[in-house]
Formats: sequence, structure tokens, C-alpha cells
Amino acid sequence: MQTNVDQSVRSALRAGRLALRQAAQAAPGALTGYALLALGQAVVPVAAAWLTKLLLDGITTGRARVDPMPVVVALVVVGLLAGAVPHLSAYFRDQLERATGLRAQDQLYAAVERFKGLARFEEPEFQDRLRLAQTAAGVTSSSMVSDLLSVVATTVTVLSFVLSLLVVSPVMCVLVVLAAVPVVLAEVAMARRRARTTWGLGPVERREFFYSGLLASVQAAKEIRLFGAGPFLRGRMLRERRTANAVRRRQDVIELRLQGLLALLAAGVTGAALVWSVRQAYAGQLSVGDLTLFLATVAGVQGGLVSLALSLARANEQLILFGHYLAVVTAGPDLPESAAPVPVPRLRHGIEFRDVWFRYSEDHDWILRGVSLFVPAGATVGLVGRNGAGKSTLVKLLCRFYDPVRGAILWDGVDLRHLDVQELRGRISSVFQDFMHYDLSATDNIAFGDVRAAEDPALVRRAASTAGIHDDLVALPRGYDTLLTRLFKIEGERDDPDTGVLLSGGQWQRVALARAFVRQVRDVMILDEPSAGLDPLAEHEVSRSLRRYRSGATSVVISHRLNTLRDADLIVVLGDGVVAESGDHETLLARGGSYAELFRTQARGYAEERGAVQAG
Ligand SMILES: Nc1ncnc2c1ncn2[C@@H]1O[C@H](COP(=O)(O)OP(=O)(O)OP(=O)(O)O)[C@@H](O)[C@H]1O
Repeated sequence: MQTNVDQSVRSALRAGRLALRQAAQAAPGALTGYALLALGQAVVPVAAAWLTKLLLDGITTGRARVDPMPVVVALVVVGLLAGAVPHLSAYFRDQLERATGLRAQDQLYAAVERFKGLARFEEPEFQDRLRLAQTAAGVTSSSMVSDLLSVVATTVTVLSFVLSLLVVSPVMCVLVVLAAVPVVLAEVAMARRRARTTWGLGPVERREFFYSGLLASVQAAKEIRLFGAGPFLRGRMLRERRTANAVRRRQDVIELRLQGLLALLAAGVTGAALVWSVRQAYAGQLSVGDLTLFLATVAGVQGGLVSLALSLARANEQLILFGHYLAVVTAGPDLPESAAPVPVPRLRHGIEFRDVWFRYSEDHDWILRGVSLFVPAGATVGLVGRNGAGKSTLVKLLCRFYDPVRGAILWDGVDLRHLDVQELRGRISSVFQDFMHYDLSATDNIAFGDVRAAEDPALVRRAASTAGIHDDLVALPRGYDTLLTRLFKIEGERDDPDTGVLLSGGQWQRVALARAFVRQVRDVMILDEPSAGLDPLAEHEVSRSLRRYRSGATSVVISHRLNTLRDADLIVVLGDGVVAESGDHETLLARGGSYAELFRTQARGYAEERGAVQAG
């Protein structure tokens, strides 16, 4: 128990130190200004209380000979400060918030980029943490610095009031301070509880966000409307919101009860102080000045301690959120990294899958159960198999998005795990089955394959020509600069209805091909269902240019249209997690195995359709 407390205090201190360091690096001037103003603001109430006492004592004890003007002027200055400092302070705090937020966001996404694999992104717990870290990166680090500073400032205020109170009545001072202890403890406990609730509600809020995102999404709008799924999704979204609301309401009720008890305690202490001080004043033990100072200090200590407790609680809550941000920013690599990664030379001999076993996690079934195959350099290898056989999984392993659980993949004899992963990917180009549609211009959509191409229109156009999409793109209202989306408009052309267009599925497929083609260095070309959305003429055209384009490169092509793989050097059939058969088209047909069955079934289907057309 003690160790847990020590640990959480240690991690809170570490988080606090890092947040302060981040703020100091992001905006040193704003931090200094904000800190000085916070301290200045902290002593204003005590100064006002003492000046008021001096003034009143001066008047009531007949010491009017002493010129009251300096005290009056000082009171005016203090009032001026009390009015102006909060605005200045808010200005510096906003500056600090903006600069720290920018820095934190940069660091968060740089850390996210450092995760080279996909597995971490597929963990729900990581997604929850990332969501909290995104919130924290936006505001938490800077508001945590404000909260920490406000803890310091309020401590200064409270201490100065406590010292003042000590002068007037030590007993009352002890009483007031003791009464504040439960307030501080309760506020901190409530803040911890709130942070735990936020973490616990992570999955619920992420699901709510998912449903609301779907309801507002352009991509999902078609299906949702056709299938009338709107009310169903709205119901699910509201169910998640109600769950979150119920948890928060329970939390609020607990807090309300506790706050009520604390308010009673505070009222008791203030009442006692009032009775005591008025009696003392009547008995002539306290002057009018003393009385006002005493009442001001009791209120000051109490109010100060309550706001200290609130600042501590807020800082504590922010610290916990910031902890999620730190956990992401300081997370180790998701894929084991070689201490001395081997540079990736041009592929000369080939890629070997050696007894590769893979499952997505220990809770999942094995997808690959000992796949062994060799992809010779310069060859075209077709991957065939039923849905879910593991074809896409195999190529994802080749890109090292995951590591095999057992066995190895060797690039010219070197295990992929020993290679520099970024260099490896620099040698691979790919069209994934679930390629992205970016809501950006045509140029950007293609140049994503090699960001340097964004500055080289000729390169982008060449890739588009090879993919057979150039003519369509130049015909767009703004050619390659046209946005392939209607979600955004080109800056400065908000009134122009022509700024964005939507492409057809087959056109998008060709844009994705162009994105793969724009890569200058490509030893290995991965094409996962590259002609899925193409019409027969486009498929023929694209196949021809692909053959030309691929010549010399090693290609791994996944396709359910077996006809497109007829001329592959090697066709590999995956089944039951292993290589069921392999060979060229003729050999596999002659063998009469699963490939022959798949091919003949498909060919029969086409023949029947042709027959039906002719008979019609
Ligand atoms: N990220 C993932 N996490 C967990 N399971 C996954 C993941 N991706 C794929 N799978 C599972 O792995 C199996 C193989 O999927 P894969 O996409 O490799 O098959 P495929 O042969 O390419 O199928 P298809 O021909 O339908 O495209 C499937 O059962 C799928 O549900």
C-alpha cells in the first residue's frame, strides 16, 4: 500500500517536472511572466487586509496625526493590481497554453510515428490511452502548469494569511488550519476518483464517438440511409452516452454529499471565529482594525485552503491525464529493434519465408502455420487462396508491420528483424486491398507514395499515365490540383462549386496504383487485388502497363481473378495456414489440385455467362 502511494507520488512528481520542463522549453518568457504574476497576485489579498487594518486603526484609535494618505495610496495601488493582474496573467497563460500545446502535439505525433508496426494501434487499451493523450496534448500539459503554479501561488496566499492569523490568534489559527485538512484530503481523493472515472469511461466514450462519427460520415451515409440504420446507430450512440452519464451522475452525487459535509465544517469554523472575535472586540481585547484583519484572515485562510485543495485536486487530475500522454510519448518501440540494423541492399537473390507461423495475438487463432516459400528476385509470384487464407497477412509480414511468431522472413538471407525497417519499406511499393482515399488533391493522393514527388509534377503524371488515370485527372476542373473530395474546399475559393470532385471506385483504384508507381526505388511490388474495381478494358490496359512497369522488379500479386495470374512465374496456393501447392499455371492445372478446381470453377462461370449471353 505504502509502496503504491510512494510510486504514485513519484510518478506525479516526475510528470509535474516534465510538464514544467516542457512549458519552459516551449515558452520561457510566458512561463516566467505567468509565474511572477501568479506570485504577485498571491500576496494582493493579504496586503489589502493589512492596509485596511492600518487605515481603520488609524481612524478609530485617533492616531489621525499620522498621515493616512500613503496607506490610502497603497490601497488604491493594491486595488489596481487586483484588477489588472488577472487579465495580464490570463494573457500569459493563453500564450503558454498555445506554445506548450503545439509542442506537446508535435511530440505526441512524433512518438506515434515511431511505432513502426500495426499491432499497437489494434489494441483497444492503446486506443483509449491515445485518446486521453490527445486530449492531454491539446490542453493538459499547459493547464497542468497553470494548476501547479496556482498551487504555489495559493500556498503563498494561505501562508501569508496563516502568519497574519497567528499574530492575532494562535488558537484560532490552529483551528482553522486543522479544519482545512479534511477539505484538502477530500478534494484530492475526489480528483483521483474523477481521473479513474475518465479512464474507466474511455471505451464507452470511444464507442459513442465511433457511432456519432458514423452517423456524420459521408462514406457511411449511403448504406445507413438505404438500410435505414440511422435510428439503430443513434440508439447505440445514446446508450453509450447514457452509460457515461449514469457513471458521471453517480460520481457527482458522491461529490455533492462530500461537498455538503465540507461546507458545514467550514460554516462551523467561520461561525466560531466570528463569535470569538466579536466577543473579544466587545471586551476591548481586539481593535476594530484587528477585528477586520482577523475576519479577513479567517476567510482568507479558509478560502485559500479550499482553493488550494481545488488546485491540488485539479493538478492531480491533470497529472493523471498527463501520465497517459507520457506513457505514449515515452513508450518503447513496438517492434524489436536491432541494435545495429543492417542496411538494406537491392534485392539480388530473393525473399524466403522460412517456416513462418503467425497469429494476430495470443487470443487469436493461428493464421499461418509454417509457411515456407521462396520469392526469387525479379519474379512475379501470384498468391491464391480462399477468403481468409492469410494472403494479405503474408504481405503485411513482408512489409514488417508484424513479426512472425515463429520462423523468419529473409531478405537475401538476412532476417527482416535485422534490417532497418524504414529502409526496407523504402524498397517496397504496394497497393493494399484496403487502400486509402485521401481527402486531398489528385497530386497529393499520388505523391503520398513518395512525398518528394509533390514537388515533381512530371513524376506524378508519369505514374498516373502508367496507372491509366492521367487523362481522367487532366480533365478535372483544376487538373491535378483538383481536390478528390467534397469535404474541403481550396483555400480562397470557398464560393466556387467546382473545387472538389468525387472519383469512381475504379478511378480510385487507379489513383492507388499511381501512388504505388510513383516510388522511384522499388525492388518489391506488392499488389493486393490491384484490379478489383476495374472494368474489363481498364483491367486489360492496367495489366499490360503493370507487366511493363514490373519488368525487373519482384512482384507479389494477390488476386481472385485467376486469369490475371496465368503468366506469373510462380503461383502459390495458401490453404489451412500453409502452402498447399505451388508451381506455374500449367503445372498446377495439370496437377488437378485446389488451384485447378478454383480456376476451372471460375472459367466455367465465365463460360456459362457467355453461353447465356449468346443464347439471349
Ligand atoms: N488485424 C487483424 N487482427 C486480427 N485478425 C485479423 C487481422 N487481419 C486479418 N485478420 C484475420 O486473419 C485472417 C486472414 O486474413 P487475410 O486478410 O490475411 O486473408 P486473405 O487471404 O487476404 O483474405 P481475402 O481473400 O478475403 O482478402 C482472417 O481470418 C482475418 O479475420
